[in-house]
Amino acid sequence: MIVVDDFHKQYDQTLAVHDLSFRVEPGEVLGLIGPNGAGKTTTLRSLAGIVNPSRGQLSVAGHDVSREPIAAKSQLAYVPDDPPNFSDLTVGEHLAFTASVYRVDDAQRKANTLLEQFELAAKQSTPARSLSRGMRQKLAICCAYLYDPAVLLLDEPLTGLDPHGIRTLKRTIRERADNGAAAIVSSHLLAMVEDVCTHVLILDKGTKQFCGPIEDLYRHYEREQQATSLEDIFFAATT
Ligand SMILES: Nc1ncnc2c1ncn2[C@@H]1O[C@H](COP(=O)(O)OP(=O)(O)OP(=O)(O)O)[C@@H](O)[C@H]1O
Repeated sequence: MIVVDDFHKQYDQTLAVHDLSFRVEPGEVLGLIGPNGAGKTTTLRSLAGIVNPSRGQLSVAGHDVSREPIAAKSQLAYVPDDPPNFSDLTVGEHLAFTASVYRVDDAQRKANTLLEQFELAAKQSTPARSLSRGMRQKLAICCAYLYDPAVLLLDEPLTGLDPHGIRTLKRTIRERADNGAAAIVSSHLLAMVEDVCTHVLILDKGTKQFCGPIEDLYRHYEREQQATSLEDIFFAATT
């Protein structure tokens, strides 16, 4: 489960996120949407323990990210929008390294299954520097999935993926949530949010505009603003 309580992040002169609280329960996929600069990546990076909050508590699978960073990080996978790979390590070595860090049982079988799913099996021995942008994205997702994290934090995960990769990613996010993971998916692709997410959080200028089940989002904005599509709701909710 993910809990964010009274989270603020100030970078020098910029208040990136203001007074943000929400929860994501196991089985839920939260779509994090908002204009450029709304504070989405800041929120994900803070949950991943990369950015220190200026105020508030963030916890992952029962572990406070600031006070118990190792316990929290062992339960989460964060895939940034431009995942850094180790350019000299091959695809297979990335998975072997991840498996050793997270002490994954039966790692070779799991890695092979993931590489098949994401059409990377033929690239086992290819160094990351020779992969395409989309292949590097797929590799980062395979590494994230390898240790079956309780919490998935995905920032613009469809970037660079081909239609097969997009379909596989959408299906596997839903499957992992059905198996008890809590996920946050940040994206500007509203159709993907509609396809995958059970809940939506709309941020605008660092402030929460809405957070709740997607059905409630539609009901609320249709009643209040006559907005019926997620695109119309996005424009009604953000300025
Ligand atoms: N390291 C940093 N130092 C200073 N300001 C930052 C830093 N990172 C982000 N910001 C600022 O914080 C605000 C929120 O940025 P953030 O990257 O979280 O937005 P975002 O919603 O992910 O945007 P996008 O959709 O463009 O990826 C922006 O005003 C940004 O300029």
